[in-house]
Amino acid sequence: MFSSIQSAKRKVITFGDDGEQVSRPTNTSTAAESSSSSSSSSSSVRKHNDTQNATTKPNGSKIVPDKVLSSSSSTTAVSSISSTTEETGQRLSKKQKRQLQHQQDSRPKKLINKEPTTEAMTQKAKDLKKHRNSLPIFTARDIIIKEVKENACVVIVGETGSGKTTQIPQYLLEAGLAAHGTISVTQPRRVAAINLARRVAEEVGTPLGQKVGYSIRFDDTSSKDSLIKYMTDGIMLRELLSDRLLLRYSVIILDEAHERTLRTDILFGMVKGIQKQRQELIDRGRKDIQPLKIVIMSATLDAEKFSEYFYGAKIMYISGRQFPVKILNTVEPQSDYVDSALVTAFQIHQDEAPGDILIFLTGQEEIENMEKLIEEYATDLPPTVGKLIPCPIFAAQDTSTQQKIFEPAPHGTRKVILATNIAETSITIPNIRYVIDTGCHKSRGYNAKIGIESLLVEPISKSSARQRMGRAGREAPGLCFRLYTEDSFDQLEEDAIPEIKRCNLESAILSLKASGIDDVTRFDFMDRPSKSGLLRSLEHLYALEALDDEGKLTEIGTKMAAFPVDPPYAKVLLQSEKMECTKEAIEIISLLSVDTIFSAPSSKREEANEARQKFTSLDGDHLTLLNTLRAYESVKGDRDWCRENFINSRHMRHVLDVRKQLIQFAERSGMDPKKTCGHDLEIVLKCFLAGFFQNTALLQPDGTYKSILGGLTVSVHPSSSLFGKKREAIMYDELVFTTKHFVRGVSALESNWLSQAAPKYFGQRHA
Ligand SMILES: Nc1ncnc2c1ncn2[C@@H]1O[C@H](COP(=O)(O)OP(=O)(O)OP(=O)(O)O)[C@@H](O)[C@H]1O
Repeated sequence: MFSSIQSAKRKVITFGDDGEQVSRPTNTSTAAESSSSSSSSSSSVRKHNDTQNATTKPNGSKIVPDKVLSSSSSTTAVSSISSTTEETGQRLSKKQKRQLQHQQDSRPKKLINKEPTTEAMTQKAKDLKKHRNSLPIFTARDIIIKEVKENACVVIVGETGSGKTTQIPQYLLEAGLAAHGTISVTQPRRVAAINLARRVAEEVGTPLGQKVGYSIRFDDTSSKDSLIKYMTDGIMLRELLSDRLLLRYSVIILDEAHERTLRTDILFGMVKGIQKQRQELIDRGRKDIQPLKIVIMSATLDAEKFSEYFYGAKIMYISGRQFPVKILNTVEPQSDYVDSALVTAFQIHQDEAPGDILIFLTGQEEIENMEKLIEEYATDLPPTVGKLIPCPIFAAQDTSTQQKIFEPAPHGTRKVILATNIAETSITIPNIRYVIDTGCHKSRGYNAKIGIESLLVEPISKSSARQRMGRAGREAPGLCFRLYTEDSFDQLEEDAIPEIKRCNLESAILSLKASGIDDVTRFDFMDRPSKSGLLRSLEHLYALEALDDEGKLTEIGTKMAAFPVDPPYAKVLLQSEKMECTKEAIEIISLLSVDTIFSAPSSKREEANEARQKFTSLDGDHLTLLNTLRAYESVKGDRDWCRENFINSRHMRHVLDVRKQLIQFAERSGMDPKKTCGHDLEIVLKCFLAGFFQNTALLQPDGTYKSILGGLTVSVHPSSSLFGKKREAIMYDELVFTTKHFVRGVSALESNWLSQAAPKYFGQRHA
């Protein structure tokens, strides 16, 4: 940590600009990046946009709107903004700066504001309307409506910030396409679903939850009256269980399709099939059924491939971004991107015009370390420079913590958002003018042969880089600092490998089976998963008793599919009813829903370890977590106690939230969430074994552990309470390859428990 600070103090990162070296913060260049920006610009994104427009022109069979947007409207938008750039740039007078700060102060302090006055509302409505009409997509409004009305499937490719996600659902609503059902817009991430719904509700002019709502796991603000509903892809898959033909929807918009998440890929095949089924029923004279429209959207996708998959769907290209973003690549490759990101953030803070910063990092630990580094280093800033306030966001946070990134920074300060790729697509974070792209992300992989997941830091794709850049130009012109060279950008893959080809498929298969697709091998996948991946997942579901000998969904499987957790956890919850430990099972699953409930700052690691001893169970992590929760509740979550005991109170609150949701879910499923095994906690471990019997390893004579599945030598992660301890058998929550095969969330077992927990599985293996 220290070396980073030291280097942050002395280092300057040099960024190149069209071959010319520019040491930020000289900020001398004026060329702006955007398909609609000045012709002098020639960076990679500009080149990309130009190339895209030139090479993706329609072939005879596909339609491109006769009007490819970008021309007059976006040029107008960009030129009017150029003057804004001047106003907010370095040439600001003191008075202008004061005015600007005042404007920033007057931004809403909270996401949910007090009721505005009628006059203010009218003005706000006017401003929003003006904003809507200034978006590049506005000039394509009529043709978009026409194409969607005339075609069953439409693929829309439009630049980041052109207005796809907020505007297209509204255009379709205005055109009457919600007359026979809701317009749904799926998103891969819940933070995007929430904030898009908030924004669009504001634009439509009704409170959230009325005409416009959202639905994410454990939180549904939509109502029967909602005409536009933003939802995660997972929720849409869950809705399929109770509405096989998705009859409540008239249009399904699959947004950010380029991300190719496992769930979105399953949805592609499902909605395609549903559209066909609905049409067949209509053709047979069913008057109560309406056709389903499908719209596929993204800023960066292989439109031809999607069109082919969706029966030769119409393709529309919408070019033009509202504001230009200038890209600056480093001149030299950076050996330590975290250090470089830190240096760049402080360079921007000290030398650039007002505006918040968004840094893309790879994971929670890296983000939390960066947060501390920024806090520490910021104390050395000269008094004339305002504060730099770090603001983390990653998937394991609770929803309300994630919303903090949307709150304005206090007067005279600058916010620096530290995000994983959760902030990469769809969202508009107010006041972001600077993006720092480390060029890396954590990518989940799955080795089906040995059933092992890996989580490795890898280079992003070009698509991701463009999406990241797009976060900077949403409210004003922006700058994107790429911490890699232009050559490195050129060498990136165009798109990431679809998750379906590299992830564990169990929950996807369970969803398919529960939606009535028995033979998953014949499902209409856009990209087929590997045979070995499918087989391994089917085998595991069979071992979990979710499938019968013929591969059909069992009663247990049907119940498991309804639980909002992955199949092994769902099995634990079902088993807990029989073993009378539902309370403890729910608590431990909630505790495992965050990365860790402990905080261990590197400077106080020994103290933190000592504090943790108080809660440590000899049986391992599951019961250690439970002990910690009990202790936390006995002091009613006292923050000082948390600090003294190195407990992350933010994560603890998230755990309580998940517990509450799981209790409600269990109640709705007819279970008794209060059933407890009292002090006989061995029962809880046996219960977990019912879901995790494949995640087990046996101690070897040489003192190492060998996994029962795949026979791999595995190491207990240093964060585990069983680190360095020898037990005859262990069960673990996850096995991840990073530098070696580590197991995390580890508890001790007696080896004879194994055959009791899964007689089918162990009986077969030892036969
Ligand atoms: N929550 C918000 N607050 C303020 N402005 C917003 C908000 N959401 C959207 N906007 C404005 O509307 C513009 C269009 O946003 P929209 O999400 O529709 O674009 P998009 O084309 O879907 O982009 P992307 O491909 O990045 O998702 C943004 O650039 C921004 O100016």
